Amino acid sequence: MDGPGDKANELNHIGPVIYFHVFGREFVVLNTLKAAFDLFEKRSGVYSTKPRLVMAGELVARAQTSILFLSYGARLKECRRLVHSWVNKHAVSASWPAQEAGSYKLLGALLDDPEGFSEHIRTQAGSVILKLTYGIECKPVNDPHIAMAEQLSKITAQATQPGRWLCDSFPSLVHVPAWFPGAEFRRWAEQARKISTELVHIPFEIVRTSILNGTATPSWTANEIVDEKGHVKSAEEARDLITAAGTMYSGGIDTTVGAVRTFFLMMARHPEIQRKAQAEIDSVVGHERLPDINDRDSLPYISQLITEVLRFNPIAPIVPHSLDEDDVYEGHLIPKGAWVMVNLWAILHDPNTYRDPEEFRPERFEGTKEYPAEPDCTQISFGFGRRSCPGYHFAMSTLFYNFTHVLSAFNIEPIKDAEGKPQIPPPEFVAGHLRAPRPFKCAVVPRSLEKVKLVRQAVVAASGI
Ligand code: HEM
Repeated sequence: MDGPGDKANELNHIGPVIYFHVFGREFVVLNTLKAAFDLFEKRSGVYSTKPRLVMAGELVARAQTSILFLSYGARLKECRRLVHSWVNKHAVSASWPAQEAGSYKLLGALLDDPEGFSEHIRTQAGSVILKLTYGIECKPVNDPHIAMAEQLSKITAQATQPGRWLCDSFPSLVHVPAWFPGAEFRRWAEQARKISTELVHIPFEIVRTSILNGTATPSWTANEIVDEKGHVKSAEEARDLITAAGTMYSGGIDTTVGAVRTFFLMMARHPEIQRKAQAEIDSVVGHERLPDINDRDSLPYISQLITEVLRFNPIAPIVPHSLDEDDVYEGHLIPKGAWVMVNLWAILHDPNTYRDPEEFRPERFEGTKEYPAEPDCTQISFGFGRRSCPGYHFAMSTLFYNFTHVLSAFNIEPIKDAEGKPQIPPPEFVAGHLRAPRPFKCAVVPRSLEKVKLVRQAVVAASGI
């Protein structure tokens, strides 16, 4: 299997915390939940900033365009306050109708073009976030805003690649002019910076213009863009709003897409788990309607399925924080500015915590007479302390809608070869700053004609939302 997995297993043998110095930087890897909690939760006052990333943060301007890269301080707090006001535990219920409609549209797209399932997942995740954040209606295919988010995601993966950029080890190189021989990195960064900046400014300007024209539709940005005196804020005045909204856009799509694609992969590989989840939905919801958010508490196996997807494939396998002052942990000095990384992959695949961690088994969270339930890892999949993911409630309801709707209406099956033999997709992942399934094929087949009708009705109902 690709990714940090094998490395993580090696690291587990080395110890709970490892320290090393490479690329001119200090690194500390936390391989256990205890170490992660001791530092990121109990000492969150110290460990809530982010490591300095010269290429990604400074040259590509991600430290101005995304909360994820912001140092701890007043700006971060204001951006997090904005995001929290949109998607906290209570506020998130206002997003449910849009999330539900987006999930219905996903079902419709799966019905019309099942082979394109992977793209439909991205289109729907992106459309819902763009609609709520900016009031933008995305095109059902080839939407330029969604394409831009994908492009920025690739750039971010390249810009954060450890050891790739000399300027991360020797920050003084940033002063080399872009035209200087050997300064290709500066030219690459200039292009990347343009995309990173446009991604957050273009949709903001669309909202601003629509407010000035009186054509704006409600959105998180539209609600914040007018100040107390009724003036529409300029880009300078709305700096934190631009960053907060831009992070929803750039950070909320790929993470959700990675989890939903993992779900499709696991369903194609595990028909018995799929049948069990469908049986639970059928017994609670019946066949006359699609599941809704009020069914959530009555579907415990679905909750376990979501948790197992997040455990089996941690979307953010490594969670980096940093510190603004020296600290000592278990006798070791952790210097100011070090990269301190929770190895979430190792924690969630630790055989001492999760029996047969390489098996996909939602039942592990249930507990039986023979085996106690294994620890629920939903929360920690979203990070730690003061930097934990503010999109948690939003992401969890998206996953609930997508998983239950798809299971209610479709069977996800391996495709068959020319002789009719099932081609079970392998559990292969590509890991960068995010971890996602390698492209794979599966068949998405409606469960019955009644379900087809139900989906068509749901798509019509969703068209006005
Ligand atoms: C399955 C879906 C998701 C997973 C697994 C996930 C996971 C994470 C993780 C691990 C972090 C880093 C936390 C840390 O540094 O301790 C993070 C940060 C963040 N996430 Fe998510 N996330 C998901 C979806 C979303 C969504 C849908 C949104 C927005 C709508 C979102 C917004 C953010 C933001 C703004 C941050 C930066 C927080 C900060 O640096 O202070 N995430 N996420």
